[in-house]
Amino acid sequence: MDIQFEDLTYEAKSPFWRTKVPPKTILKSVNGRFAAGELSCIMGPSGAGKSSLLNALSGYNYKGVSGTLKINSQIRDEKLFRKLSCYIMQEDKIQPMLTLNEVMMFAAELKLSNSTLTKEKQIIVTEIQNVLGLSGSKHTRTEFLSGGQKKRLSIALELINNPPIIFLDEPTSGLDNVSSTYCLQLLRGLAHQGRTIVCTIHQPSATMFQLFDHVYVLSQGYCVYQGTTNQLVPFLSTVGLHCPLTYNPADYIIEATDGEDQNNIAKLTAATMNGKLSLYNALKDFTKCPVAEETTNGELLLPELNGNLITSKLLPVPSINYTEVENKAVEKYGNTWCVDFPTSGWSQFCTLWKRMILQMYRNKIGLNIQFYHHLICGLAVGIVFYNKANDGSQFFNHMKFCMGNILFHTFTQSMVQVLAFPAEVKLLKQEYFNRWYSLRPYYLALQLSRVPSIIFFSSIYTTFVYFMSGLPHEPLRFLLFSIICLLVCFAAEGMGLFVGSIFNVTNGSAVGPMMIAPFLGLAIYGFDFAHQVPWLMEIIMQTSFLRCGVMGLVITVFGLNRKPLECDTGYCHFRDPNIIIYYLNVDRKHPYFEIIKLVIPLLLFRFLTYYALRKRLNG
Ligand SMILES: Nc1ncnc2c1ncn2[C@@H]1O[C@H](COP(=O)(O)OP(=O)(O)OP(=O)(O)O)[C@@H](O)[C@H]1O
Repeated sequence: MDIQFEDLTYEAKSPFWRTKVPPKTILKSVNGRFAAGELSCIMGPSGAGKSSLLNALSGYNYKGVSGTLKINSQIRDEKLFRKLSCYIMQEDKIQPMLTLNEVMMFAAELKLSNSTLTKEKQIIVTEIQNVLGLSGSKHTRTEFLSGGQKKRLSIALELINNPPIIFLDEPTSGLDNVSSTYCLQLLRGLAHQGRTIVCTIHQPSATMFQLFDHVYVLSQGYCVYQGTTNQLVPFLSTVGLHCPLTYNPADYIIEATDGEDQNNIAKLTAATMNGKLSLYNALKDFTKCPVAEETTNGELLLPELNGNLITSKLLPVPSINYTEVENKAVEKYGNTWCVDFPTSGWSQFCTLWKRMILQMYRNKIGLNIQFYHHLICGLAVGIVFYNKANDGSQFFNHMKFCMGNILFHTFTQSMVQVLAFPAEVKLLKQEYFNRWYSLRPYYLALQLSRVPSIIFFSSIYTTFVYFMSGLPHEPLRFLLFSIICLLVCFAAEGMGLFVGSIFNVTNGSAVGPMMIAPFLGLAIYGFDFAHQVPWLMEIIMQTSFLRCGVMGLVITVFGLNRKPLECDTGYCHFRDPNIIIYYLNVDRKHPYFEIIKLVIPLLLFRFLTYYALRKRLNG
């Protein structure tokens, strides 16, 4: 499939709060074509607009992009194009806590249709591992893979559904020369099977440069060269730029267009008509490729890596007629859900849920930290309030006890998500963009996968504090106490997810506690003048899930026909639990009512998180 673009302009607008900063034009009416069966490279000086061009071509960024994008000379349908292409980002975003083979099998579950048997999926995965030289590390956890292996794994994951178009942003960044060359040789081999592969590279070495079939050079948002590598030097000579024989042509053109002198850029842009002209050899002669060749028995011969010559059967080449696919898809499905994803929403949910549970189970350090955190805090709070629950002279301690429990759950659950979720969002962004799954199954799996651990850890804490504080051994009271704490956990988790879905870790760790502060203020407001609180304030106070939690605990601890407390000091004003209940103006309330009120923020934060994620993923 050939990719063409005409008059492509990208204008980056400043955020709305920086109105005085004018929009910046990064791509300036560039034109070009990347052909099927070729490894194409977008190169140029730093800041030339390479990533911006790749983002625009892949559809990763469409805001501020104008111009015409075509596939096989037809205006492209963005939804269909995304189904046929994949984008491998510069930073290797790979699921942690899983082995290489597991990551690939989960990807296969998501990317291959339900009708493909697991055995067949494993065969495909093994084949790709062989082709990419990854079979030796199939049981290695992804965190322990080398940079080059991670890069190859990123490519391997996208090859599972065999897309005909692959975009890669800086595939060699962070790799040494040998690994970079190997990676490009691999891409070249894959491209020569019929795929369209386009990558950006800042400044390739002479060896790497020769591996490209087609280069597209950008400078200051203009196209200064487009064509084959061996046509570059003769082309430069035509505009009076003579590359010395011993010089790497890639270095030469970058240096010639990197300075303040606009003359060279203007000359070259005019000579290429800003990308409208392309310098191609009449015949593409791939047989001269010294590195990744196809043998007569259909094997792909890759160069030696660490002394091992890797041979493998060729991956099947996708032969797709764009118009046919488009017509068939619309005819068959008529809606976007099926066109976009090879598996059903239910099977996406099951696979994602299994993957999340396995990752959670494998994260032993994380689980241990949470376990000991809940255990130690439960014991500590239990010791501080040891047997105080029955003491009628300890009113303030009773209040601190209820407040402390709610605060513990709020901070624990919200901050974990504020700190952990941004990294997950990055992974989600890559997988979602490459059409592995839709947001709904992911979101449902995300929510449900965390439920067992939250219930388990919260129960450890509440069991210790409840029984150590000396509260009555009544099943209903204990159950309500646990449920209220649990609902606060889920509401706080929702809040943490909401913050984590919008902000990065640095900003989120400031915003998280800032969001808790008003809820906390409303939670402790008016304890000593509960009957004089104005009605408007009473309504506002109900918006704090922390207050609902505290009041829920107060009613659970002192309500439900609690017997009078003990009093060793002769006179205890709050000996009768009904007086506490009346004093705090909750005598007409029931724990069930507070439970219902807690469900509202729990659902609201989840809805807001879903909406924030959708906004973020869809640009
Ligand atoms: N959203 C944006 N707002 C303002 N300027 C932007 C925005 N995106 C990119 N730019 C600017 O556009 C120019 C091109 O950016 P781009 O990332 O495409 O360059 P590049 O060629 O990939 O550079 P490098 O090789 O250093 O990664 C840079 O000067 C960059 O600062």
